Amino acid sequence: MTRAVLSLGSNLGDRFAHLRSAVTGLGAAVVAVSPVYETAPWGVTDQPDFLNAVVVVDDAGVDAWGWLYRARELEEAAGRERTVRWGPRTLDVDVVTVDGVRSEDPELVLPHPGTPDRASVLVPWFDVQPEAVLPGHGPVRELLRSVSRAGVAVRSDLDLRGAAGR
Ligand SMILES: Nc1ncnc2c1ncn2[C@@H]1O[C@H](COP(=O)(O)OP(=O)(O)OP(=O)(O)O)[C@@H](O)[C@H]1O
Ligand SMILES: Nc1nc2c(c(=O)[nH]1)N=C(CO)CN2
Repeated sequence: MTRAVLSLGSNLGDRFAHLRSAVTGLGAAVVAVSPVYETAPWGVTDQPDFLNAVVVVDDAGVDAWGWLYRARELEEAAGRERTVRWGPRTLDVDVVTVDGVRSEDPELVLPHPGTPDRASVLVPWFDVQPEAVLPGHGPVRELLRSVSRAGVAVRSDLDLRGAAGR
């Protein structure tokens, strides 16, 4: 079994539909789906707000690279074009962790290097796995103490759980 934590983000088009399409596409691999958050953009700040969520998945037949390929397929299905780094996108699926796997290959860095600084990942991840540990960095609970939650607001009107395959 490999268990992965995936971060979903969208700030173009029907943002919620894009997140929902990712959860539906992950199908029976979905173990847990976080609440949806409206988040102010980091990186390139002159772009629309994002919707972000975190999904925990497991599948005995999918290794770390397999999760990256699944992520890319989901992005492509949502019509994502790779343009500006940290720029707007219909759907971004990042592989945050896969079990305790560490990788420094630029095509697949694990854990995802942005994670410790991103409230848009840590906040929803903590919601679904309050005891989670980011390999090499420590408990998510602790990491959350050093990031600002400004601009991160739960969207309780949006619920992705119904999109999961089980
Ligand atoms: N853990 C990972 N998850 C997803 N993509 C990764 C990961 N590690 C490396 N990459 C690589 O990052 C490249 C760029 O990805 P992407 O365009 O989504 O970056 P970004 O979303 O703008 O920035 P960031 O990765 O900091 O969120 C991809 O080609 C992908 O192979
Ligand atoms: N709040 C927020 N900001 C971002 C996000 C994201 O998912 N959420 N993704 C980006 C692309 O890498 C750039 N900036």
